[in-house]
Amino acid sequence: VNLQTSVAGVALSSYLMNASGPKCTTAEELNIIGHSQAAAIVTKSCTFEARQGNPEPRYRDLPLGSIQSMGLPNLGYQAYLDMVPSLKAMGKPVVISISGFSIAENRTMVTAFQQSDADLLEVNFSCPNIPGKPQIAYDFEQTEAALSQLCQLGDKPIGIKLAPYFDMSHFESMAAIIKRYPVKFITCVNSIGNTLVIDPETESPVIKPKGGYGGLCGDYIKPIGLANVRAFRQLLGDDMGIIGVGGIKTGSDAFEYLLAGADAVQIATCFEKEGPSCFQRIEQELSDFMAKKGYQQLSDAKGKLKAL
Ligand SMILES: O=C(O)c1[nH]c(=O)[nH]c(=O)c1Cl
Repeated sequence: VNLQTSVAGVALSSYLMNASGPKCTTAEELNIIGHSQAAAIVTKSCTFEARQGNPEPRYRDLPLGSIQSMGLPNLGYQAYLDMVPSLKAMGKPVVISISGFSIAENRTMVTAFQQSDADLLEVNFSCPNIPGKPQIAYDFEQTEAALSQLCQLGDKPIGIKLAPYFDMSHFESMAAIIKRYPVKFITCVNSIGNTLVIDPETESPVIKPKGGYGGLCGDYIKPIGLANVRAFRQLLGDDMGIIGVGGIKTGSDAFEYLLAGADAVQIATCFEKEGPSCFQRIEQELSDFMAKKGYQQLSDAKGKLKAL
């Protein structure tokens, strides 16, 4: 089955890529992604200065996913700016994730990457793990203020990484804001923020930062990712790039996101646990799954979730 697709006019050789977050912080890690079957290279969200991140333990594997409060550990945006040529040399699109602590920082970083050879800029509005920093995506005024400053800084497509929403009115409010700015794609969803996993033996949380509150990832959040992709596809129409993420670890998971309307998908927790072979495996499973149903290309099923 032909799994070629595009997001905001950038052609992708297949439907799957890594998600910003796991195993995409260093040049070595990004090199592994570049040499895998992943259709693009997506970098760890970068900040103005390099960061160590939150105190450990800050990541814990769970039976159906993980909980983490990494705290944006990264090399600083200049390091990723310097890496772009070597990442591009691997022959696939480069997606830079940007997560500034202010509109001014985001403006500086977006402007810098607009002048680089990067292909897509994914501005992260939804990191839940910085103590004292609310998620931009849950503050509609802040979201609007940020978009008014970040979308016209160059001709490279700007996308936003959104937190999961859980209320129809929030989908509608966000869609109305997004429609007012030249946002070319959205990535749904980031982890479910501020969840709590308790170890009854130690009678304590399983991660240290923020008293144990962290982002929930993996199988647990697939129904939320699907709902967000579906809602924004219906509200924003077919021209908006939509990247689905959340709990994809098999070809049929990826197919579910296709039915919900995703143009492409990102893999985080499964990549963290399985490694780069997951891209080829899931891609093959998706192709086989679609072939069995008689589909020949992604558009045969995209957004075609049937009503019961
Ligand atoms: O703690 C993190 O680094 C982190 N963790 C997440 O679950 N989502 C994010 O966007 C980020 Cl930036």
